Amino acid sequence: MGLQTVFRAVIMGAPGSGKGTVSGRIAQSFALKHLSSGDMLRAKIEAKTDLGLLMKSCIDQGQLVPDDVISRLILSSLRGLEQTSWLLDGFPRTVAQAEALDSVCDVNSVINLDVPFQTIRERLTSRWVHFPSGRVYNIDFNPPKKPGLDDVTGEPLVQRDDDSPETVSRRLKDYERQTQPVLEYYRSKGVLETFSGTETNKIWPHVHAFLTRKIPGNQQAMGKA
Ligand SMILES: Nc1nc2c(ncn2[C@@H]2O[C@H](COP(=O)(O)OP(=O)(O)O)[C@@H](O)[C@H]2O)c(=O)[nH]1
Ligand SMILES: Nc1ncnc2c1ncn2[C@@H]1O[C@H](COP(=O)(O)OP(=O)(O)O)[C@@H](O)[C@H]1O
Repeated sequence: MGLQTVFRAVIMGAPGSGKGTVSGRIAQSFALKHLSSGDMLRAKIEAKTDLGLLMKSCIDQGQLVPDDVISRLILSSLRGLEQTSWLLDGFPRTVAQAEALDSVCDVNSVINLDVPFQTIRERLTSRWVHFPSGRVYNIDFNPPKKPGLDDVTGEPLVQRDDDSPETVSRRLKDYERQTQPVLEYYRSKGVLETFSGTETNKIWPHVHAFLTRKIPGNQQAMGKA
């Protein structure tokens, strides 16, 4: 094995645990390309591709899209990134997906955000998003400068159809059943690192310190927590 120069990470956690928020901070502080499965799927829907429209009903109901569909989408977006350090957000969510990812590359670290479900329920009902960019706001935590409008473009923010309380309950159940086994999968490979808490601002410095240690020196920007 030669010297490791690229760093491949996965960020995991229940829906609403703060993956998108923490990924944004990681991408700002370190030279990693952020790839979000949810953002990729919503872009396909927005573009009204056949695949997107087929997926929309799954997503709106809070169901996972089929493993083969999402795996193909993600693996194809990783093609050409063999020399690039990346952070995958929202994939893999099932053991089958983790195996598909393993068939093309080794994951160096898995960051697991462990946040109580009650905290998550409260957060998701006040989540507002700017779909074109993937920017995420929260009425309590990081409100937009002008109510209802994206800070950068001034375009309107919307709530996701799948952030209704009933759909959130379903997504959390699916998470326990389908995604928690993926944590075991990575734990057994010795790459899982869990960060527990109820506030992103308290979790973030620990994630930052961890990545500062893990990422090969030449990949790291002069980021600060
Ligand atoms: N109240 C509160 N909201 C947070 C915190 N961290 C993230 N959020 C908000 O919670 C929601 C879910 O976070 P997000 O990063 O989208 O989670 P993901 O679904 O795991 O990608 C968003 O509206 C965030 O702005 C926090 O520490 N406190
Ligand atoms: N890896 C995946 N496997 C199956 N479905 C996925 C995957 N990633 C995203 N999805 C679909 O997209 C929806 C939104 O995903 P995402 O934006 O990551 O939301 P969150 O982390 O808030 O649940 C999921 O509820 C699911 O329907």
